[in-house]
Amino acid sequence: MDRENSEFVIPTTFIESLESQAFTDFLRSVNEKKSPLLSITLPIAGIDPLAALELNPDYDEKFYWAHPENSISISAAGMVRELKATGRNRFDKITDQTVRIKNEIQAYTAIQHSMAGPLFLGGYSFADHNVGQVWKKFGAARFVLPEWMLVEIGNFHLLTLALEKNGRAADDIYQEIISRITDFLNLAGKLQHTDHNQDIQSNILCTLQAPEDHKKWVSKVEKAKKLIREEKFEKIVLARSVSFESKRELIPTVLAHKLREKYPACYNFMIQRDPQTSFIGASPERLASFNNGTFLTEGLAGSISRGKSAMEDASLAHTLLNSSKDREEHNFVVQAIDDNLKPFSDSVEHPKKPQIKKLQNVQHLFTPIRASIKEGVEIHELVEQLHPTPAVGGYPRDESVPYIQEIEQIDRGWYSAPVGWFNLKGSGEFAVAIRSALLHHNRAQLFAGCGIVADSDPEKEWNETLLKFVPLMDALNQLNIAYE
Ligand SMILES: C=C(O[C@@H]1C=C(C(=O)O)C=C[C@H]1O)C(=O)O
Repeated sequence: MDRENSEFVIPTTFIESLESQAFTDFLRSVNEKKSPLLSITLPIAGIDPLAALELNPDYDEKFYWAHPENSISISAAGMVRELKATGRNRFDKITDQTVRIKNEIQAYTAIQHSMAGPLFLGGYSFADHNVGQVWKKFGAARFVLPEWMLVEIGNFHLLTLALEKNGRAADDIYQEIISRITDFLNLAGKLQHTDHNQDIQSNILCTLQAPEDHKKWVSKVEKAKKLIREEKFEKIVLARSVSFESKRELIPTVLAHKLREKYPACYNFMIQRDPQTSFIGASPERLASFNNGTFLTEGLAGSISRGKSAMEDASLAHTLLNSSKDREEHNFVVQAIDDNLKPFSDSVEHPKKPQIKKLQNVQHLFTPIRASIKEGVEIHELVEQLHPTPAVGGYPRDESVPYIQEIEQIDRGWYSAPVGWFNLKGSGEFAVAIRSALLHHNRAQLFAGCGIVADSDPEKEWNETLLKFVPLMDALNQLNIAYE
């Protein structure tokens, strides 16, 4: 995303923006236009978007998105409008609803910036329908236009408010805007009175994993390998889940804070549906970044542990780069992305050989991919083309993916699906929701999967899932250790 203007914004700019002729003219036009919604974007003095969420506890819907290394974070709360769809055409339905809602919003942005203006936050489920009892709350495609949203890009902070006109006079609307902005300005003051010894202990009790889970896993991998030998498909990604219980309700923002500290190179996300139900994760995998016709995605598949010394770490990376099994697993992903993007692109570019992406817990084979997209192609169309890539689905897609549910026997819900945001100018960013957990009351259900190819070893794949549980397990455990 662009990082324009960052140095030039001073905290008083928002007051100047409110007193500006442009804003006065905008307010005057409010009653002339039929659109029922207003969106106002102003630069605002800096506050950590995640802290702003914690300081605003009284919302059902909350959203957090942060990629610390890319210097972007977004928090949002409340719901003014919701875009929802289910079924095979869910991606097109979201595009259609976006076109419609565009005509309902009259937007004012005090500053020209690619992140100014309303954003829609949410994502898709892995499958076309979402059936599980808790997952159902998230739907098969769901994006929210929030009441307020804070975007932090470098040192630059934007506040976007969405409000209903409800046939009110400009004066009335102006009063509401001022009072809502004042609430935000007061947040920094509230921080000074925050209790530093907050009791956020979670007391994780146990995993609900049974010993026979390992046996079941081995037989699932063997089943997949048999299907590969029978040439039904060449690769399939199998996932498993473990659940943890805590003595108390889990606090998603506390987990999000732990994750972003440890995984600054990841997309840290939190989608809270109601105070008892959230989906959270720290994903290393970009599915889509789309801005001005440039589309960025990546192949990320093939995994190995981190070394305890520099030498061991480098040696493991070397082993991974030279493993024909992992290179095969990885190439399926790059090949599929290439094939699926080509019809929509003027060019698709990527290095011929994979590189290594190192995370705290694991290292992966990684190929960055850049495409120049043809005029008129929508971001959801591209997400639909890519999802699921063989990094979380299988290869060939149509032959392998139908077997996933049958073999796995778990409800993936939004795990390994696209989560992120998009705006009304055609830009957006989506991660693949891996290294993630569904939080419901005092229970966390963690997910992890790995690609199975002809010569996969079930034991090694089991250990790989253990590595992939680490981010969420650590975040849950740290709560325990830090406050016990
Ligand atoms: C499926 C997951 O990860 C994916 C599978 C990988 C693999 O099989 O090596 C590596 C990265 C991810 O694309 C997961 O973390 O749950």
